[in-house]
Amino acid sequence: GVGLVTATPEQNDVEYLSPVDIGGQTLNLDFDSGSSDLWVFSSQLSTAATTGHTVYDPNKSQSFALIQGATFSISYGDGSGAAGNVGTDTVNLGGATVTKQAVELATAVSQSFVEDTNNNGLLGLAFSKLNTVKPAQQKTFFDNVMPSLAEPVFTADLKKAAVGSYEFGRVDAAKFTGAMTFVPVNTTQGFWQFTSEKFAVGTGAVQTSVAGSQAIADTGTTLILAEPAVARAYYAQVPNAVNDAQAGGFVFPCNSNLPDLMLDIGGTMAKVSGSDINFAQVDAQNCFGGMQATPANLQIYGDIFFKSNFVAFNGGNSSLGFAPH
Ligand SMILES: CN(C)c1ccc(C(=O)NN)cc1
Repeated sequence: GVGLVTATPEQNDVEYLSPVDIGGQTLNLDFDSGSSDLWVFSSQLSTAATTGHTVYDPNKSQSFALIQGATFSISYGDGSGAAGNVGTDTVNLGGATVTKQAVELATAVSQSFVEDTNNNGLLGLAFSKLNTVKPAQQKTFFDNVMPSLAEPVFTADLKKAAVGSYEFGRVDAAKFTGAMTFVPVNTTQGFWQFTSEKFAVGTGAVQTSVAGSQAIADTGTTLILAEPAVARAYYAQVPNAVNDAQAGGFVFPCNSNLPDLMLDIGGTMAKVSGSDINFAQVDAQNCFGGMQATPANLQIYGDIFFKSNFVAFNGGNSSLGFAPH
């Protein structure tokens, strides 16, 4: 259908990349429901920064127009970031097209982006109020394309070590099982944010971590970053699991039989498969948990959550739908 693109995982499902046509040039971008800038590796970057990357060259696009004096500068939760100038061009993903989409051209990127050679930039899908362009804030691709869509939605169908998809304009019932639950989203901070205060470990009792605790649905974050109480209670059920500062969080024997994790999304429990919480090997015996404790007071449900749950983002009524897949 119109607006359907593949989502291909990198090694260890660290991030998912999708092909986007910008002014006739195809770049693989990281679709990020946790931020609101569409920025690309550009021909203005140093050779050191662009080696191994596909870059967007505005001079090779007939439809590019500079926005005089506009700049962007973005930093992410993991300390990475990018900055540069801004123009508009035609952006087409899987047939869904915006003719004058703000495209932010990086003139500087942090080392983690330089090293991530499969990544040619990010396509932000959070709310436009988080966009960093100055002096005039710009709209996200989703905001711009929404009026032309059959339904004001996009969906994320991310898979463990397999190609999934993002789709704009419809919720494909063939992509999930059972009923889809929709919950209202609190857009105050500009995220796809909802209350998530309850959890259960395996078939254990449902308990409250922190009354009123909030979480965001963030396709641009690899792991689930949950309340410390959730992480502690979960790994207490995993023999020989330890919180290893050197590894950067909870690790456990790779052959552990991991329990499922139940998290509430606006009051309805969603399941994260225990097998998805075995994220990556860190040494001969041990593996790193796909769910870790967040230091902040906002939980981040990243790609590990999406591997068990098909998610629909409804920009028409600011709601989030989820269902097992
Ligand atoms: C370094 N890279 C590829 C990143 C990509 C996305 C993010 C992020 O926090 N998105 N919500 C951080 C870093």
